[in-house]
Amino acid sequence: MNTDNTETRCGVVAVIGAPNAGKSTLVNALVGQKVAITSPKAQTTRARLLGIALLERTQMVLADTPGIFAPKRRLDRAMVSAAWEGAEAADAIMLVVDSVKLRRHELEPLLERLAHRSERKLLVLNKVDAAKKEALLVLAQDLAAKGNFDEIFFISALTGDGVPELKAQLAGMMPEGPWLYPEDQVSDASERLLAAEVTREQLYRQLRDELPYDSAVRPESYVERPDGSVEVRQQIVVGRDTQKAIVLGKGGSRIKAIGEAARNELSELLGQKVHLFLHVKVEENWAEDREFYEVLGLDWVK
Ligand SMILES: Nc1nc2c(ncn2[C@@H]2O[C@H](COP(=O)(O)OP(=O)(O)OP(=O)(O)O)[C@@H](O)[C@H]2O)c(=O)[nH]1
Repeated sequence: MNTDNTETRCGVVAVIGAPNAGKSTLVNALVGQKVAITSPKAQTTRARLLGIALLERTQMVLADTPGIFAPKRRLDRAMVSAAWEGAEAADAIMLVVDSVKLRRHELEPLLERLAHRSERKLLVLNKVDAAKKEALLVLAQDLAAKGNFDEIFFISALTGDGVPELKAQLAGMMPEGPWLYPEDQVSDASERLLAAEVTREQLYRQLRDELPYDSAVRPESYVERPDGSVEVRQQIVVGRDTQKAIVLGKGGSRIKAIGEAARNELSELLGQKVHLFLHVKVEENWAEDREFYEVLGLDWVK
């Protein structure tokens, strides 16, 4: 914890944007290590994870909100509501935009809602590594005219280009006050939840389009063993038997590969040896199951 007498700053930054804009990648880049999962498939961020970034005497609590899009299913509505809740108590709101694939129909409503917010607002044009310069300038002008932003940044969350400048600017926007979290804490997600996120990321990575969205990872137990290793048990929940077969693969080969990759990654993240046990469970209407929302860190929305 910060103990000397120099003035500290601390504040909350809400990170919003259309699905796949690169919010999680940016949060990880600002924090300096992996706290939120990323994937090429849209809408992977379900639980609301916080990243905590430090710059000298300033602590920035980043609300990594789920991608905001037009909600249909109950689960989706809960995600959207969690995203706006993240923006409720913020000292700054950061709108992250994919400057290559704009997703205008998802961006426009965000711009409209943002126009009525009184917080400091930053427009962050991401993925500049893959965008054309001339197009970027036109885009920036177009969005700036609509959003009344305090600052505009051109960055690549992937390469890190522009991220230090953005971080310094954000730090300057945070109010004076004591830090909310200890210096070594980078996320408020419990390790149990982080472990489930890591498995879910592997599930998406390895099965891509074979597996529909109605699958999830439910943490069952997380136990530290006396030898310093950790035993993690999780359920992979799917909606149908056919999906279970996909997750298992021939002779269990798929789930073995998923488990190995997740275990290696988790063990690196935690700096501990990990024993990971996965079970696949078929639950027809899991997406309507209230208890599940609580496990995912989401509120139940009717
Ligand atoms: N080329 C390029 N790709 C990027 C950049 N930032 C993120 N990506 C990629 O964009 C994809 C989506 O990134 P995420 O960070 O998961 O996006 P997100 O906004 O958190 O997505 P949701 O969880 O759907 O809300 C991933 O494949 C990233 O590797 C960037 O600066 N440049």
